[in-house]
Amino acid sequence: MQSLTILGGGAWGSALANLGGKKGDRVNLWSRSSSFNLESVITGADVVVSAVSMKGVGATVDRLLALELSPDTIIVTVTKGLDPASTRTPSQIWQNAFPNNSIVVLSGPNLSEEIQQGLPAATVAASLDLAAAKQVQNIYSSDIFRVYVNEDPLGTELGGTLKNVFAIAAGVCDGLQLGTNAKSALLTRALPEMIRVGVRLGARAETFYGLSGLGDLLATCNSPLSRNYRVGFGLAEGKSLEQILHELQSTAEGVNTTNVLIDLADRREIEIPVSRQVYRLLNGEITAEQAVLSLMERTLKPEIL
Ligand SMILES: NC(=O)c1ccc[n+]([C@@H]2O[C@H](COP(=O)([O-])OP(=O)(O)OC[C@H]3O[C@@H](n4cnc5c(N)ncnc54)[C@H](OP(=O)(O)O)[C@@H]3O)[C@@H](O)[C@H]2O)c1
Ligand SMILES: O=P(O)(O)OC[C@H](O)CO
Repeated sequence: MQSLTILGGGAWGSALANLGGKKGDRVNLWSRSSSFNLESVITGADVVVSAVSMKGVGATVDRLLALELSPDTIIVTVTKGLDPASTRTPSQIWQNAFPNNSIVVLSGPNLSEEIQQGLPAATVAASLDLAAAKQVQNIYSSDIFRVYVNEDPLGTELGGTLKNVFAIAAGVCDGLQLGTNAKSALLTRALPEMIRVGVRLGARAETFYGLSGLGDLLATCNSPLSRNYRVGFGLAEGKSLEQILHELQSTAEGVNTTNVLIDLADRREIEIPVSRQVYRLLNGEITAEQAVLSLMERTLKPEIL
């Protein structure tokens, strides 16, 4: 029996706590409002899963740094976001803070509401330490959750993070009722945009064709269960971003990710035309219709994949 501690009792943390308990492992779910203290559930944990949203990663890292976390504890991060100050990914932040611990990224097409209903899903446990990834694979694999492993944590993490920008665009596409052809074009062009960014940041291109890239792109861009999709849909309906986020009452990481991505792409001169229109829309510079028109009127070019 293994001891598993989940940090963050939001939608995904709660689902991961349920999934983690399927094999009889000891599972502790901790959040800021927990009555028990963090130290009691960190001590002796084989695996600690960080399921907080991007804005909580820094504070959670600091909390753990103040405690004695064993170097044998595997840290799993499931956050799909980018840090606005440093543009780093959550796994990079965790690895920097805990250089002696194995860091595993768990990411894939995993809409928490479907998983909470017991519907089947698959995901990827990725780490530079393959043994640690396999340990997480064994803990989480069940008859409703199939876990693959790979050794590209950055690519795995960036797939799940960047697809949120395109989920906003997909919500716009559906909200404006642009049709199946437009949606297909959007998703197909999104993938090379994700790969272009990922490869420049050091990820492997092929990772983006897997569950954590294309898989999560398809799931999130086609489901009203996705909060990022709902942001785009609401914008197409003419709602303000403030109103949409208020109604959502939950995390839509794509909003922050888009802003950080533009900052990063500007500094590194990476071409990200779809993301740029999402940025302009989120920041009130253009309407949803103008965003679509801008993409259609771009300079004609070969289809570069
Ligand atoms: N929901 C999904 O389907 C899903 C699937 C895969 C990955 N993810 C990713 O998982 C992450 C969490 O998503 P979620 O759906 O669970 O979001 P959520 O329901 O909105 O919950 C957010 C979580 O982050 C915690 N948090 C926020 N600010 C914090 C801070 N300053 N310090 C400590 N904790 C803080 C919250 O703690 P409190 O409860 O104490 O406020 C809560 O546990 C996101 O990056 C998301 O992209 C989500
Ligand atoms: O609700 P979203 O848009 O944060 O998407 C949830 C997951 O990332 C889907 O894999």
